[in-house]
Amino acid sequence: MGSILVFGASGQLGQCLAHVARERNTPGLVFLPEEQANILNPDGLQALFAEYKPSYVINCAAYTAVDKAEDEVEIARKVNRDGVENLSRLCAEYGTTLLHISTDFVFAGTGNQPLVETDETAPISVYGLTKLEGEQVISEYTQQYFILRTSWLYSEYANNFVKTMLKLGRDRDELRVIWDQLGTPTYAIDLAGCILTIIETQSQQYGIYHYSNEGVTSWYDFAAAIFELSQTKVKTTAIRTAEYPTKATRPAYSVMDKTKAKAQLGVAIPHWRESLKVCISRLPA
Ligand SMILES: NC(=O)C1=CN([C@@H]2O[C@H](COP(=O)(O)OP(=O)(O)OC[C@H]3O[C@@H](n4cnc5c(N)ncnc54)[C@H](OP(=O)(O)O)[C@@H]3O)[C@@H](O)[C@H]2O)C=CC1
Ligand SMILES: Cc1cn([C@H]2C[C@H](O)[C@@H](COP(=O)(O)OP(=O)(O)O[C@H]3O[C@@H](C)C(=O)[C@@H](O)[C@H]3O)O2)c(=O)[nH]c1=O
Repeated sequence: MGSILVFGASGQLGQCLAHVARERNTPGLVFLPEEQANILNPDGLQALFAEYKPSYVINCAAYTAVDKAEDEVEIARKVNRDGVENLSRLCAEYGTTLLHISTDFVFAGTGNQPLVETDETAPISVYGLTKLEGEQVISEYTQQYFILRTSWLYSEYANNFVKTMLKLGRDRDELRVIWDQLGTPTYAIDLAGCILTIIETQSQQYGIYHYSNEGVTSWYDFAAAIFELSQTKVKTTAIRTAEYPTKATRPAYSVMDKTKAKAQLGVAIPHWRESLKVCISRLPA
């Protein structure tokens, strides 16, 4: 097998991929942070593809600032759509399989049943819309892709909800957290494992997949579990979305059904609480 190029390598998922690849001794991964490989620079990308002729590209690069995206539509669209187009075009030219990550925010979140891959998308934020545009542009160029839609990513790396809660829990006497947005947290280490499994098994079951941890929770219950497992004492109050105004609207219900990933990719998926335990045990006390 040839090289595996990882774009956006210094982000949360990029660092988790490096962690899991080290653990599994997976050969061939080339980690490319933004300074070395900007997905908005077609000439730079062309040179990388010509040098490595990669078997796989893993695209971890994205614009992920959900609220800021409401004011920065153009830059969000450039990274989340145009950058993905640049990668897709080259993947088609070089016969490279593209592994791309998308989000539960492509859905409106107005339902109350776990979402399957074929459910109607209807993003309600700029971030969600530009991520959907990124999904759509891939299939204009290649059929040799895996799009993994995931949700509520956290890990010991980079910034995420778990690390924010632990910091706020130390700094404040009381926290107010939304309990009427339901979804499933995903330990980015588990997602990285799923991505490497697709490569190691040389799966050709191309298409869109949902991948989060198992179970359902609210941000409030997630925060409560973070504090319980880390033995952080802080008063936590459950509030409604309307009581926590944000620039971007988030889906009220974005639980994803993982039946397809389990059946076609052969991955076992831990419950969110089990994975949270692992992450907390790896974070400094
Ligand atoms: N975080 C979450 O909760 C969720 C994330 N996702 C998706 O998962 C994927 C990984 O997310 P995550 O690792 O958490 O995100 P991060 O924001 O931690 O990482 C994204 C990385 O992409 C880099 N980047 C931005 N623009 C470019 C560019 N033009 N060229 C190359 N690199 C660039 C960023 O660099 P810099 O920081 O320097 O700009 C950053 O290192 C993304 O596709 C995201 O949409 C899906 C669901 C939930
Ligand atoms: C910090 C904080 C957040 N919240 C709420 C706001 C929001 O609804 C929810 C999560 O807030 P955050 O800003 O941490 O996370 P957010 O940026 O909304 O997370 C999303 O990121 C993108 C990239 C995705 O793709 C999504 O799957 C999802 O993970 O928690 C509180 O209620 N109280 C608080 O003190």
